[in-house]
Amino acid sequence: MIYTLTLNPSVDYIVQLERFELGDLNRTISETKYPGGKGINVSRVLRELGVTSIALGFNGGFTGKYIEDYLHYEKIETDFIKVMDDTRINIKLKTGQETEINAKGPNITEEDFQLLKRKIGQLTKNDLLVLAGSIPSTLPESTYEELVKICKENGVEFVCDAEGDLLKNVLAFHPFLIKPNHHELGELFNTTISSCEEVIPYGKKLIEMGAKNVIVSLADKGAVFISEKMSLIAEVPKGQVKNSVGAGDSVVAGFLAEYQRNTNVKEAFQHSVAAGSATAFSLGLCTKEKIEEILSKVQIREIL
Ligand SMILES: Nc1ncnc2c1ncn2[C@@H]1O[C@H](COP(=O)(O)OP(=O)(O)OP(=O)(O)O)[C@@H](O)[C@H]1O
Ligand SMILES: O=P(O)(O)OC[C@@]1(O)O[C@H](CO)[C@@H](O)[C@@H]1O
Repeated sequence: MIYTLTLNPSVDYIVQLERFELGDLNRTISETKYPGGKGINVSRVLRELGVTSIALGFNGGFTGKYIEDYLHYEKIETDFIKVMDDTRINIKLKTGQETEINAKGPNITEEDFQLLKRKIGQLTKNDLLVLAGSIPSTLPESTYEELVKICKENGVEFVCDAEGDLLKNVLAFHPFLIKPNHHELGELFNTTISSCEEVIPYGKKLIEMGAKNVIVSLADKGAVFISEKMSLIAEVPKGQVKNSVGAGDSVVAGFLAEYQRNTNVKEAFQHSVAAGSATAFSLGLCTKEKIEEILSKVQIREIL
C-alpha cells in the first residue's frame, strides 16, 4: 500500500484577478478551492490513475473536515490525526503571474507527533511512504529524519519531496525517489542551475549521497531523471499554464503509478512529466485523459 503523509495540509483557495493592487480593494474574476498539501495532491493524482493510497497527516476544524469529506468523496482513504486548530488555508493568486501565500498552520503537540510515529511504525515492507511538504513550525526540524528512520527499521521504502536540509538529511536513509526542482537543487549545492544538462552532475551527487532515483523538474525547461544506471532528459510539451500548483506532486504520483504498473523507469519518467504538465495546463490537478493526450509529446532522451 502507498501511504502519503501531509504534515501540514491546506485548503488551497485559488483566486483569479485581472490585476492585484496592493493596499486597494481587489475583486476576483473567479475563485475555486481544493484540498491541498503535497501528500494529499499525490494521493489525489494516484487515485485519478487508478492507484489506491491512504492519506496520513494532521488535520483539524472545518477546513480539516472539508478536506476529509472531499477525499472520501473521491474514494481516497484517510487516517488523519485530529488536532485542535483549523487546518490552514493557502491562497494562490492568479494575476498573469502566480503568487502564493502559504499559512503557518495549526499547532501540533508532542502527543500528536508520538501518535504519528506509532502509525508510521505499523507500516511494513510491502508499504511505501511519500513524505511531502513543509514541516509545521511546532514540530522538530528532525521530523522527517525521525520518520524515515522508523521506515528503514521496518524495511519500508519512502519518497521524499522536501527542501533544503529536510531533504539532505534523509538521503542517508536511501529514499526510493526524491524530486527537487532546479531552484531547490541549486540551493542544496550553493549554485544556480538553469538547464537540464547542468542538473546532471548534481543529480549524480544526490545518488552518491544515498538517493536511489532522482527527478529534478525545471518547469517549462524540462525534467531530468537520474539513477545509478541511467540519466534521462525529458522535454516538456508546450501549452497554456492555468495553474502550476500541484504540478510537482503530479510528477511524483505519475512516476509511482506507472512504476507500480510495469517497473520500467523510462516509461514511469515519461508518465511523471506528462502528469506534471497536465496539471500545469489545468485549473486543478491533472486528469488521466489529459495525461494520455500529452504523453507522446513528452520526448525522453538518454544521456550516455
Ligand atoms: N510552463 C510549463 N509548461 C509545461 N509544463 C510545466 C510548466 N510548468 C510546470 N510544468 C510541469 O510540471 C512539472 C513540475 O513543475 P516544477 O518544476 O515547477 O515543479 P515544482 O516547483 O515542484 O512545482 P510546484 O511546487 O508548483 O508543484 C514539470 O516537470 C513539468 O512537467
Ligand atoms: O507549505 P508547503 O507544505 O511547502 O506547500 C503547500 C502547498 O503549497 O503545496 C501544494 C502544491 O505542491 C499545495 O497544494 C499547497 O498549498
